[in-house]
Amino acid sequence: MGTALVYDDEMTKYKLLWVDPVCEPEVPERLQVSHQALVRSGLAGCCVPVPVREATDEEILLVHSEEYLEGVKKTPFMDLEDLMAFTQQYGDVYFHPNIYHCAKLAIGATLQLVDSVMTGKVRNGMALVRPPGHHSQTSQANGFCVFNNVAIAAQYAKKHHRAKRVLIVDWDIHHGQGIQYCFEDDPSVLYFSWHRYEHQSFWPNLRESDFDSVGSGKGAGFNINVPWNQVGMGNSDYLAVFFHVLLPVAYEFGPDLVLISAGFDSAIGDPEGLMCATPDIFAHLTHLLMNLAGGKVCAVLEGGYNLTSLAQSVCQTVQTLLGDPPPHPANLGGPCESALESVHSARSVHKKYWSCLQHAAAPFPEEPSTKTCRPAQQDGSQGPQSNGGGEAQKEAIVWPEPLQRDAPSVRTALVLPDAVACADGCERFSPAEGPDSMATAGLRKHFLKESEDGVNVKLLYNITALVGQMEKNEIRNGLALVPDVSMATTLLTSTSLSKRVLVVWVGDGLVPAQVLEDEKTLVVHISSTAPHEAQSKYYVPITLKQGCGDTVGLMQAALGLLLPLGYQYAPGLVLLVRLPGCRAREDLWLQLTGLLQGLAAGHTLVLVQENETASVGITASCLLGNAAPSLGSLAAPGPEDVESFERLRLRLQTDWPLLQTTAPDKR
Ligand SMILES: CC(O)(O)NCCCCN
Ligand SMILES: [Zn+2]
Repeated sequence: MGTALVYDDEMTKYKLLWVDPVCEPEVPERLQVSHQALVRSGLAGCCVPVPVREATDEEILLVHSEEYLEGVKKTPFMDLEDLMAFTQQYGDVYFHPNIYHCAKLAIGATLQLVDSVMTGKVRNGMALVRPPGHHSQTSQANGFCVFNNVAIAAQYAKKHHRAKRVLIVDWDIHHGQGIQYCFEDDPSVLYFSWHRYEHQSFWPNLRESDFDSVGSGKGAGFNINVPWNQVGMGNSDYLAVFFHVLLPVAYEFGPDLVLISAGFDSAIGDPEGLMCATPDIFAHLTHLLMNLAGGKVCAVLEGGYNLTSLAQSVCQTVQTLLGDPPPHPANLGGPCESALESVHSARSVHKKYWSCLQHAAAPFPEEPSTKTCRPAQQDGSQGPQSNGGGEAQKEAIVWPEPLQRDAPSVRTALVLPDAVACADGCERFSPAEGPDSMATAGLRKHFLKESEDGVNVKLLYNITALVGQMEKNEIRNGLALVPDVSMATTLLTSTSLSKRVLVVWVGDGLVPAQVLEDEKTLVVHISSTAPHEAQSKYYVPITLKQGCGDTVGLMQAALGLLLPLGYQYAPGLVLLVRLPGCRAREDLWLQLTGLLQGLAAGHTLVLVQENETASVGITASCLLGNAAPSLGSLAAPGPEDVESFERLRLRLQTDWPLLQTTAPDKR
């Protein structure tokens, strides 16, 4: 299934007609450079083009009032003076004779995208629209927004597509208060927003943008605000919020549609956000959402005012929606202290609403850290230089161009015993030449008993050849059915050329000593008992009392422990090993397979005991990029499991700072 791209250059045909410094950044070029970048990179050509349409009055009235709509309807016939007067009644927004038309197209584009995704015409997609929407409210325009595109889309999906639970992820750097107000008491729409706040000193300066606005009445718990109280937030800060706030709750919520208020003013270089996160981070944020709701993800443009980082971020997002391999995560440090306070605050106010957070640390009295994490130019670009004239001259903020993300010619290769049929869409791996005598001797000497027949030699040779081709980016990922997953893992870690190999060892069974001792491997062992004395930072035993059959425990461990470790480790290869007798539920196994593909540029090799042929087809389909089926809403993880997770976090978070969920001096 494809990725929709909804765009029409009619939406570039309005602009600011008078002087208003606040509204200056919202220019038509924002849409032009974004679309042009998608065309020039070839990404637009890979998408399914979906035409825009005008929203109907009825659709606008899903969120807005009649009197507001009647007022906006008059703007096309207003002269400059009347337009300015009409604009005066609202904040930080401007009107234009053509903006009503464009605002209807922005809604229509968004609803076309929702239709395409909800009817299964495409898997996911992006709507490039302006004017943006998330600040507009029932009866008012605000913050460059006229109608609330994403709020209308959520109501529309509930009404026309029987969506039961809609997740809205608002990664724009401003708080989408319009969306928050719309769903304040609605438990069927979970609204998540992070936003520059600086203790209410940043626009729109609302008390209700702080983390303690959790929704009201039946909607309590379904509004999550993560305020950034300092500028300069970077990739690690964003990922920490996804791993420790958004994703655990999103998986517990179990949405059947994900809407992204995709504002890119949260990217580096943006004059509004002053953040440091680089455009490639949006590839990872998108990927981390793509296994929710069975992959039904609709990204809708909101803000983004640095034309360079906007275009790059839009491309990173669309390229991930298309299923291209993710970029290697940029050298991730740990989240800064202020970010950790925000993470801690959000987790503690929501622990009473979400069982995945029930063991989050209790709220601490709010004395914000005064230590600045990093100046806004942290990313290594020039800070403000005084030019002798006394005032600090703003140097251009620079960052590296996102790297190419080349998709290997072969996506998924399977190493299977001859008797097992290949899954469709995959390729049965058979290297050009078989093992030569040297290789055979080596394999026999180290890995096979003399008595082994030639079949296993060929099989083992094939999986090392497969990994070799993955590491040369000729093949993206693979699955191998092997007689002995322990021996195969030992062989692959010892022959892999990658500097770092992440081994995800799922099930009850010892990890081979040779793998544990290999200093280029990080082993995350998920099982019902911790078999090894865990001292090394490169061996992480995650124990589940009920074993791997405990879907909730495994999922929450994957989100809060495995993924932060994996992203921080930044491996060149991921081995996902399913031990014999592992009782991980099929849909959970697919979630793991899907999420881990965000690492190592997608170089994941799944190793399964050869008698477990049942999982070949579905695992292969997930490796081919099909979204893992939704787990539905999740119940509570076992308290003793969560206690052991938190003990593990305490032991490891100094070595792996992305595991942190609270600021150091608050523990
Ligand atoms: C869509 C948006 O969130 O980027 N609008 C920002 C408006 C800022 C006004 N000071
Ligand atoms: Zn914004």
